[in-house]
Amino acid sequence: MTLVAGIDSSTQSCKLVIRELESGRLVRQGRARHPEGTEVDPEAWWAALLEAVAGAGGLDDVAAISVAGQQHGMVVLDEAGEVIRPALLWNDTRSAAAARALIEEFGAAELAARTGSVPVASFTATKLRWLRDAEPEAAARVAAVALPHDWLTWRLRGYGPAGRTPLGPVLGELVTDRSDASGTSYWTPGADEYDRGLLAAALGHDAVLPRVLGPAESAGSTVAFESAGVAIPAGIAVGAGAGDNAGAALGLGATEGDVVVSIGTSGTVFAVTGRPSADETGTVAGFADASGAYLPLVATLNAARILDSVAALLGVDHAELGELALQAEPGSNGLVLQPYFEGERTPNLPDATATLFGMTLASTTRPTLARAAIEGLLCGLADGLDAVRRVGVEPRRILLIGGAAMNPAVQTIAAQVFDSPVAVPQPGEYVADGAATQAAWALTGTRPAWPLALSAEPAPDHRPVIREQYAAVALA
Ligand SMILES: Nc1ncnc2c1ncn2[C@@H]1O[C@H](COP(=O)(O)OP(=O)(O)O)[C@@H](O)[C@H]1O
Ligand SMILES: O=C(CO)[C@@H](O)[C@H](O)COP(=O)(O)O
Repeated sequence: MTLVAGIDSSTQSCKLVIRELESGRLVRQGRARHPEGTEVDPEAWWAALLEAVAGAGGLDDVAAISVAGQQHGMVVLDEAGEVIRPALLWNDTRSAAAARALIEEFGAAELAARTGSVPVASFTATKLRWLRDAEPEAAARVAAVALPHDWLTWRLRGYGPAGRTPLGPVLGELVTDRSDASGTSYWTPGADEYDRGLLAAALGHDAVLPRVLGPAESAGSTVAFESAGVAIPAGIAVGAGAGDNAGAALGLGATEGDVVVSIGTSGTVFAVTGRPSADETGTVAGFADASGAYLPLVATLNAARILDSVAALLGVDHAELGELALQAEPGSNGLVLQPYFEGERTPNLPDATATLFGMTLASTTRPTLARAAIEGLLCGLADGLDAVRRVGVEPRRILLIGGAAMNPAVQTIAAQVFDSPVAVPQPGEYVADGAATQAAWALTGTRPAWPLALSAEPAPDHRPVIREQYAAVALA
């Protein structure tokens, strides 16, 4: 039995799945938490990856592995392969002014044409520009720029700081893939090459960038070493890895007509398309996918944590939050939560805060607040669905995934908010599954066709009042 492994190094945790190559059957899995915060030492991701490997019983019998991860994070390395400063994550908004500066310098239309996207604070280039201006000494030391999955792939292959890793700081051995490269704002989808002019404009100078591998390519094989008591065996083929959303599209086997809505730390709406997109308004990011195609995507900063926060406020767990929400009527009796707890990316309001509208004695109850949290979360994503439609995506069904999609109330209310049929795949780690798919592809040269099982298809029950109320407060 040949086994392949996939990793999702996401914002809140690291998840590892080990699957049988032929059937795709889940054999075992592991997970570990990541630290809180929008600025994280990458070593914490490596430690979590090792903990997840140990929790899954090790990699001794695994033939191939690939690492998907949260997109955009800025990992800056010096000549000695040391991380210069903690990574700034996709949800760190301190580079909002840098994003505006780059747009002023180049123009939104030119940036969309050159990179597929108009950058907001999430994008790597804006973080490099922030570094250039706020920490010039650190910026001057930057010899290489990597993304979270690139850096973890490098470490897994034995590269890293001198003295602490078997193969040392060989910066030229950094690799990435098209999907994650397309979230940097210095890579051109279609041409499939880096835009070094934009990198230099952001950072202030050129630097080593990871080599971009194709969907079926292998980065090479692991060498044997041990880190924190966990063994990485020799000879495991390592796939290119991917940005987490592209990983999920691959893991789901999403095809034309499938729009994926993911409710994790971020909320994302995306689809696999044959042609690159370039939305000058900046709403839709024109990413590449992990299969050689494209992935127009809308992302919100606030998603599952909206529910974490409101559940904590109400003193209930996720299941009870859902039960409360379903006690209220669609529209939450006029209560509307605009859930910009961490600022917002779509719409681009990095300094915004959350607001509760429509509070009356009658509307302010525990059930209406629980429902308003879910409705507010989903309305932001429904706006995202409209935006991907505007770049030519025609949804036939919505595949609802991510931690919060497991909540039955989220599923029921999704069928009331979205005007397309909703299907909920079986609870699973679809990003890690996408990485395992890549591992299998790199090992055999053929993309595996593992089956996708659905766990729910809530009956369509479109209730326009929910989005009408939400749209009205956006204008308020
Ligand atoms: N049943 C549930 N209802 C609502 N939210 C949930 C539920 N289960 C998990 N979550 C939330 O989902 C989030 C984790 O989802 P996940 O997709 O793993 O995120 P990420 O990949 O961004 O780390 C957490 O914020 C967690 O509290
Ligand atoms: O910034 C984006 C997409 O552009 C986010 O989707 C990140 O990729 C983080 O994802 P999660 O940790 O929420 O899965």
